[in-house]
Formats: sequence, C-alpha cells, structure tokens
Amino acid sequence: MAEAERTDGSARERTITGARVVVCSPGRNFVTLVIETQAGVVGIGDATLNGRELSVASYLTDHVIPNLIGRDASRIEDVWQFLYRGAYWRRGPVTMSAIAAVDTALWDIKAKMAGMPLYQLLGGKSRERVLVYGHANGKDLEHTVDEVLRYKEMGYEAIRAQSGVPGLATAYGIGKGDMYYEPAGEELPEVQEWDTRAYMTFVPKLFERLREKVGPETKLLHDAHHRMTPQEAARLGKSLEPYDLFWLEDLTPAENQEAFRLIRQHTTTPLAVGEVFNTIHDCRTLIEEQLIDYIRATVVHAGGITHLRRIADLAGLYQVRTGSHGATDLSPVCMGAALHFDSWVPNFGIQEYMMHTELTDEVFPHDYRFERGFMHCGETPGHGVTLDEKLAAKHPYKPRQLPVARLRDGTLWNW
Ligand SMILES: O=C(O)[C@@H](O)[C@@H](O)[C@H](O)[C@H](O)CO
Ligand SMILES: [Mg+2]
Repeated sequence: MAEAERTDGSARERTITGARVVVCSPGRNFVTLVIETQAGVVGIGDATLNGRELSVASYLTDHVIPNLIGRDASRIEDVWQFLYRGAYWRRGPVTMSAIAAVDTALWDIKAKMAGMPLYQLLGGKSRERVLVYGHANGKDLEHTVDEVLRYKEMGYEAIRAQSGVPGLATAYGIGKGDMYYEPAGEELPEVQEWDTRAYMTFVPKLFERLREKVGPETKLLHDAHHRMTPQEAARLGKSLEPYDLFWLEDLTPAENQEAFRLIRQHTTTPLAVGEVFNTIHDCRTLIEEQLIDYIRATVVHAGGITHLRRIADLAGLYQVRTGSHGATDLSPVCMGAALHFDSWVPNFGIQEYMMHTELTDEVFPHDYRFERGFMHCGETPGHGVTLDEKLAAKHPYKPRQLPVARLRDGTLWNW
C-alpha cells in the first residue's frame, strides 16, 4: 500500500485492522460485512444480493478485504473511489453491493466515532418521520381488498397491492400465507407462469374496487415487476389513471431507459423505477428527461450512502423523489442506513417497508421502529443496527434462488 494510503500516526486509532463477511440465514439469507478499527470501533454494512449472495461474499473476502487492512476508516470517499476505479471493472450488482457494504460500514464507524446518529453527519434531519408503504397481497381480488383494508387498520397511509390473476397459477408478489413475503424459496428457481393480457385485463378492475373501498386518502401503489413492453406499459398506466395511484413500479425492464419516453407520453400515472439499478448511469436519462417520478435505488445495491446521495442529488434537480427499495431481502442493516438517509434527503418521497421475521430482528438488533404508517430512525451513534454473530452462526447459509417466469407457451420471460 502506498504511503499516502496508510493512516498517519495521529490517526492510528482509525486504522482498519480487520474485516470479515458473515453469511447467515435466519429465515432467509443475508450477507453482512463487519469492519474493525484499531480503537475497537466496529461498523457493519449489508451486502445481500438475493439469490447470488455468495458471489458478493467472495468479492469482499477475496478481493476487497485485503485492500482495506491498514487503511484509514475515516476516508470514506477515497475508499469508495479506490474500490470503484481501482477494480478497473466498473458497476454491476456484485461490485456495487460489495462497495456499498464497505461504504455503509465506514459511515457507521465515522458516526460512532463522532458519537452521533448517522443522519447528523449527512446534514441533519429534514423531517420528523419517514413515510413507508406496506405490502398487501391476496390470492384473488376479494382477498387482496381484505388485505389492503387490514393494512389500513394497522395504520399504513400507503399500501402496495398485488393480487393473484384469474387464469394464472402464480403471480408476482403473492405471499404464502403470513406477513413475511419471500420470493426466493427453492434451491433451484421455481418456474412461474405469466400472461400479460390476463394481467392487464385484471389490474384495472382490482384498483377500481380498491379505490372504492379505501376512499380517496389512502395512497395505493402497484409493482408490475418488469413484465410489460413499452406500449403495454403506456396502456396500463393510462387505464389506471382514474384510480389515482401513488405510483406504478417497474413497468418495463429499465436497461432500456428510452422506453420511458414512450410510456411518459401516454400516461400521467406516476412512475417508479430503480430497485435493480447499481449506479447513477442506470438512471441518468430517466432523471434528466423527467421520465419518472420516483427513483428506487437502495443503499445496498447502489454503492452505499456515498453513491445513493449522488443519485438523489441529481434526482432533486428534476423534482424526482426517492422511494427506496426495502423488501425483506435487504437486511435490517440496509433498512437502518436507509432510514437515516431518508430522514435527511431533501427530495424524499417514500420508503418501502416489509417486516422482517422475529428471528431476523434478533440476529440484527436495531433501534429503528414502525409507528402507524411511519418509520423512525434511532438516536444511537452510527446507523443503529448491530449483528449478533453468535446467533447468526446458528443459522447457516441455505442456497436459494429467485423464481423465473415463462409464458404459457414456455418462452422465458422477465420475472
Ligand atoms: O418492489 C419490491 O419490493 C420487489 O420488486 C422485490 O420484492 C423484489 O422482487 C425482490 O427484492 C427480489 O429479491
Ligand atoms: Mg419492485
């Protein structure tokens, strides 16, 4: 390591002396990076990439950790640039999740050393509480209506509704009977069935009924999970306009950012995209051309707080607001960091929130809390989430992959 990259004498206590990756499965798989400094301050970051967990664990253990030892933990920006530029091979979910884990752990350490909750280092709070949306899902229309009403009872002001579709054996986003929706169920991918026409005929009926039942106040959201062509997406957005959705998410696979020009010309339904994005380059056109309303990039998959802040700042120039991904495959560590970010970010929109299981919460003790439709980050120095490594060790990794979708004729589609 070059002299400039080493800690100087006066900063010896900030030197990174150790780092390790903990892979555990308290109900589902999580990858967590733990970084230690000379002074004994420990920071943790989430590196979970659902269905591809071990690739990030290896990237960290084999390629990143050796570069961290001896470095100054306070130089978050320089470490970020080193890992991003220094690898030569840029971007991608594995690389960016690994960088995110380092970045989150270093912000945790910096905030702990400052004796402040993380939001203070970002610039302090812009709001008192963080609006979240919950996930209601049912096997058919009536069941979904009941579930949405149940979420309303629990105090949610914003509710995502997903439903089984008549004629389709399976649909995206439908749980298997409890509060803990988890799509990655099997060692090899489950094959689900898809038919865009059946779906597009059904969804407006669902939202017509939902709007009737919940009244005008409740914010309703829906995730199309990348299944449409641009023209179909435009038509779906238009057909949902009377039901005043808060957002319609992931209409088409967004590596084709230009597709949103077509969609945008045809519908005023607010659009949200970005849970699979890793860098600002994935959403530059979408933001600069004002083709979306909410950017859903996360701390864990988009390069950590350092990079997510850049995305949010670009979005802010165009009145695009944040709506970070927060499914259960993002660990409580990501949720903790996200809530500090959400408390600060000026152009905040909403945060996705799916409850983790009790066991997951035990493995990752945290100080954030849910209260009647809103989340609150805590005041503990750092991001407020820790890892019980002893308990984690009792729940080892289980290979699991996300499902795939096929059309009725067998053609592989986007899940
Ligand atoms: O909006 C969402 O939360 C989803 O699209 C996720 O549930 C997504 O399917 C999972 O994170 C995949 O691991
Ligand atoms: Mg989604």
